[in-house]
Amino acid sequence: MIATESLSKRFPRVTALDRLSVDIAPGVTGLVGANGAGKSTLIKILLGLSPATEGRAEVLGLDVAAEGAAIRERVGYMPEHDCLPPDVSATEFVVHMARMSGLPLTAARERTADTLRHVGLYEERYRPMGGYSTGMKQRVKLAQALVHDPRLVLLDEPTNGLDPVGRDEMLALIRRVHTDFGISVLVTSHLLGELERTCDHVVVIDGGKLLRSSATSDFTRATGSLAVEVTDTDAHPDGTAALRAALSSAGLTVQPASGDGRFAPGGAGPVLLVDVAGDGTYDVVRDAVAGLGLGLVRMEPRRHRIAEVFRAPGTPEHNSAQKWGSSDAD
Ligand SMILES: Nc1ncnc2c1ncn2[C@@H]1O[C@H](COP(=O)(O)OP(=O)(O)OP(=O)(O)O)[C@@H](O)[C@H]1O
Repeated sequence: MIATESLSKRFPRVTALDRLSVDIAPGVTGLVGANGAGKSTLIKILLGLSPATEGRAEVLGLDVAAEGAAIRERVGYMPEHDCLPPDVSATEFVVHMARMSGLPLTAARERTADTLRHVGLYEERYRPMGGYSTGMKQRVKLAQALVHDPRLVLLDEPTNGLDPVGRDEMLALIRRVHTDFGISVLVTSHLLGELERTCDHVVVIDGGKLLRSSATSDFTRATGSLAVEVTDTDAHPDGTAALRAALSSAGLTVQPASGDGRFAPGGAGPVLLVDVAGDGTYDVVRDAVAGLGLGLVRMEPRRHRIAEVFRAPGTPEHNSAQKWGSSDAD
């Protein structure tokens, strides 16, 4: 879908992209990097809107330097910043964008209605956009990127400004763009963790350089421990502590973890991490839970989180992860 070769972009005071070579296959790909890493610059070059200083890039087999217009016919773009005219309605705006992409009026109206419904805008689509919430504006920006039925969409920070619920809804919507319509997606974020449920592949850049490009499953491989969560009972008001004691006396190694299954050395969260010593470990846990009369909420192989890969001290990933901030790591 996208291939760059030693792509550089230098501004007078800063190198925004530094010899970036990366191949991006069809599917949903996350482009992750701290603020200023070069994500928006890369998107503008891929759309043929900004020339590279050096190197080359292709989108859908088209050269960005020579075939920008053809790329923009086939690719949808959702810009990062608020760019919607406040006085027009979502319907008027998206019809206009569809017409600009070359659709006849009737087709533009039909596609607009379908696309706005798909992104979850209904009656409010007839109201001026100046009164929309951030979430509604992000949906309109997504709709205008999809309305001409592109093969690929480039989404620049689509979750910016959204609360956690709005963020999850937007990420689910992005996933559906691919599963429902077969459109490939390149989505940027400065939050490492948020893309792991949405993307098949993650490309991480830092200071304009490629840090890592891997399948999401490579980042989130199984860890060799089980995450176990149980309910409390009258007999065992702290069911987790009771189970921990029982598993330790059965010879298993148990660590406390925080609620989302991540290891938290100092914490005594509701999730226990049990080292898997073999298939028998599952039986020991099951028998211990049953023996104590607790309810088993979950018992599942624990997987790495993307952010953890970047927290391992001494790795280049760790050094760059310092810029990501703690909200993302949680
Ligand atoms: N037109 C420009 N002139 C000068 N410097 C620029 C220009 N555009 C971007 N830069 C610089 O290039 C670097 C990369 O910017 P870019 O916008 O691509 O980053 P980003 O990863 O998208 O981050 P953000 O999400 O904060 O925009 C930054 O240091 C930025 O200040």
